Amino acid sequence: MIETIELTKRYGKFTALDSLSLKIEKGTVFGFVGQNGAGKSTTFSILATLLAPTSGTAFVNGYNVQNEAKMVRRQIGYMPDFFGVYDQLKASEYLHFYGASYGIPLTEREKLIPQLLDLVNLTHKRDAYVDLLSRGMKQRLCLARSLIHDPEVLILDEPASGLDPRARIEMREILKELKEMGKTILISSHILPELAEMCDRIGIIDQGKLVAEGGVAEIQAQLKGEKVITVILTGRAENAIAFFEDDPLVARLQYLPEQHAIEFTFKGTEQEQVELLRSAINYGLAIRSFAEAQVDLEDIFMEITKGVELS
Ligand SMILES: Nc1ncnc2c1ncn2[C@@H]1O[C@H](COP(=O)(O)OP(=O)(O)OP(=O)(O)O)[C@@H](O)[C@H]1O
Repeated sequence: MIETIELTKRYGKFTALDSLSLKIEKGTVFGFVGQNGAGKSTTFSILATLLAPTSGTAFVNGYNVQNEAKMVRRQIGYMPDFFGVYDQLKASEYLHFYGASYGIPLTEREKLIPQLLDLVNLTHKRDAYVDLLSRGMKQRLCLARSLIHDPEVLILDEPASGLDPRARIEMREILKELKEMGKTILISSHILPELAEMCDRIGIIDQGKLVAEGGVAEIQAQLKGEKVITVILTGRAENAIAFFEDDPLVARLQYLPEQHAIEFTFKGTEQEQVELLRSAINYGLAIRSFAEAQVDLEDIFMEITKGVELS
């Protein structure tokens, strides 16, 4: 389980991370999405105990990232966005090197490393020099490296960046296997649809702030252009609720008693929205206001999903 409470990081006067509060339950694959510079790597570096927050706290499996860094490191496997590889080593030697640095004895490593290479589909590259591997293979080797001490939590900073579609699919399959093993996975990307395919929940970060968080379906519904419409009534609510609920383009209708209003998502076009209002009035409903709620996230979503078809 990962929890951040009002996590803040300032570089001089610049706030890179602004009061981030987030709870990720065990076994969840959580996607962290944001444009370049949104604060994703900063968050991950703090969780990986490599960077101290300016204020706020974070916990990994109940251990505080600042006071209990050693315990946190045991819980996590971290794959940074930029990683150095040791060119003069073969793939299996590379994993031995990291295994040894975690204090794993040779006999154990000899059993473990073939399993890890198998998991990341690199068995056939066991004796290949790391610098001769393709980018996708290097990424997978780094993933194997981050798994060497069998961590419960994986923190993967843009693991699919720079990969071709095929390599991305391979990465996705590996992540699926890791999820099945019960790992909690925190993964970042600046491409939302790419994450939507492999995550249970998504958090969207913009200029250091968490601007949306929810299940993939919830977030995608917003992306697919569903609008939220608020209707303020003067007459009886029951009639209006029944009328709007009957419309097939209306979903998730809610009555807001304080405002004597109803709110719902609407999947129709602008023209269909005009028709809805017209027929509501013809039906005799007393409507004081019929308005589309402001969706602040839209611009951010547009930017994040730029040029990418949503499924
Ligand atoms: N050491 C530093 N000193 C000053 N500013 C920094 C430092 N590290 C990061 N920043 C700034 O903090 C902001 C957040 O950076 P961060 O690397 O967390 O973003 P990101 O969401 O991971 O972006 P990317 O997708 O490009 O990796 C950026 O504006 C960045 O320029």
